[in-house]
Amino acid sequence: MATKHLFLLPGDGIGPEAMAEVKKLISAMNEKIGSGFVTDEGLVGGCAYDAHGAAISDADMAKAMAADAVLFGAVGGPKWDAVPYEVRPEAGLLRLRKDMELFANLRPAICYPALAASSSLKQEVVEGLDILIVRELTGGVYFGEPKQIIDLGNGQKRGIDTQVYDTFEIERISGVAFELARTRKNHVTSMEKRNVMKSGVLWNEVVTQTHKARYADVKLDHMLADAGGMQLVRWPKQFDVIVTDNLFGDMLSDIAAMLTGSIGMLPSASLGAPDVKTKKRKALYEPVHGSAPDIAGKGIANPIAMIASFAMCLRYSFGMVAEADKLEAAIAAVLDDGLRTKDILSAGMTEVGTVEMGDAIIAKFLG
Ligand SMILES: NC(=O)c1ccc[n+]([C@@H]2O[C@H](COP(=O)([O-])OP(=O)(O)OC[C@H]3O[C@@H](n4cnc5c(N)ncnc54)[C@H](O)[C@@H]3O)[C@@H](O)[C@H]2O)c1
Ligand SMILES: CC(C)[C@H](C(=O)O)[C@@H](O)C(=O)O
Ligand SMILES: [Mg+2]
Repeated sequence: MATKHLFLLPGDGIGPEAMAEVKKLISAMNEKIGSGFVTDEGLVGGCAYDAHGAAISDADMAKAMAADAVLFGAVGGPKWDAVPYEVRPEAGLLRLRKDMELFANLRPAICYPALAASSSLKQEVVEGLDILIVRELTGGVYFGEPKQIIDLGNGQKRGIDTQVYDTFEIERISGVAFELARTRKNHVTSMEKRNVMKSGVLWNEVVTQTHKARYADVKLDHMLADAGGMQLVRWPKQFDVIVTDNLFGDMLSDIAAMLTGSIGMLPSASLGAPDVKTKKRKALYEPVHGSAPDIAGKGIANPIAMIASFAMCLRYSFGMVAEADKLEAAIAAVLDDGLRTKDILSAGMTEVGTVEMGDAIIAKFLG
């Protein structure tokens, strides 16, 4: 099998704990089924700041750009609360997304049957849930200029962030959403706030035009993003694919995470455009959760979001669809066996730590 270059960025807090389980899985796949993964590892976030004074070094950025895929853990934590804004841990992740042009962030929210009773919502609301949030990841208020704090000179300051979207950005992200919908239930819901934002008016217009021109076979609905948040907890099964901007996507995916039982369950893939010649996409895979400083170092973090992010990597970067399916099935099987990390624990189930959960999934996957 051809060599597959993975660049690992475990990051801070529970990032390295969750990544350790994926590293074991990668070694096992190389050993048992000759998967041909070659890994290299770098620093991102607070640990990179401690080592280099930057949230990611230029050398590690170059490695990320050259890899077939990047696996990312999590960044941030109270230790770095006071570092300058430009080099805060989160800046490393934002640089990776922007410089690698990872404009399409796929955040699936699936409620595994075994967890239907452990969501904070009623079982009938989440049972069988399978939705996909497609979040625009390189534009909007995250990157728009100006972005600054101005001293007004009268004892007041003004904080400014700018929401900006150009036609091509909305066209390409809605294209991704429509294409993916065709492989699912053929239904896209676009969320913006056209009632208060000019960028929302343009978003709505461009999604509508893209639909009419290229994807008229897909069912398209529009929803105001605040109402979308409400509908996600009222009756999430009305959705198939949700396409939305960077900030709304960030918030709506955290809401969706709780439908699955825990934020420790939600994986994601951040993809660039296919290269014209090689057709290969730059890609980074990361759990939706953060560095969870409150539980870091305790060995209790749920590694499933990280492991499921690796399953997305197998599927989208290496076309290893059978292996991805098998890994997702292994996660479901371990949950069916009653194994639970603390965040998804319910009565009668067996509590396990990060390492035991990882081991059990790997054993099922290889078994
Ligand atoms: N992609 C990323 O690296 C990323 C994403 C979100 C937040 N962050 C950063 O992480 C830091 C903490 O942010 P936060 O507390 O708002 O969000 P968080 O996701 O780190 O934690 C929120 C809550 O969920 C729990 N949790 C998260 N992941 C879990 C897991 N795998 N297993 C069990 N419980 C889990 C945490 O213990 C915490 O109670 C901040 O610095 C933030 O900027 C980073
Ligand atoms: C850590 C932060 C920059 C990031 C974001 O806001 O995009 C995170 O919340 C996420 O959801 O990936
Ligand atoms: Mg977030």
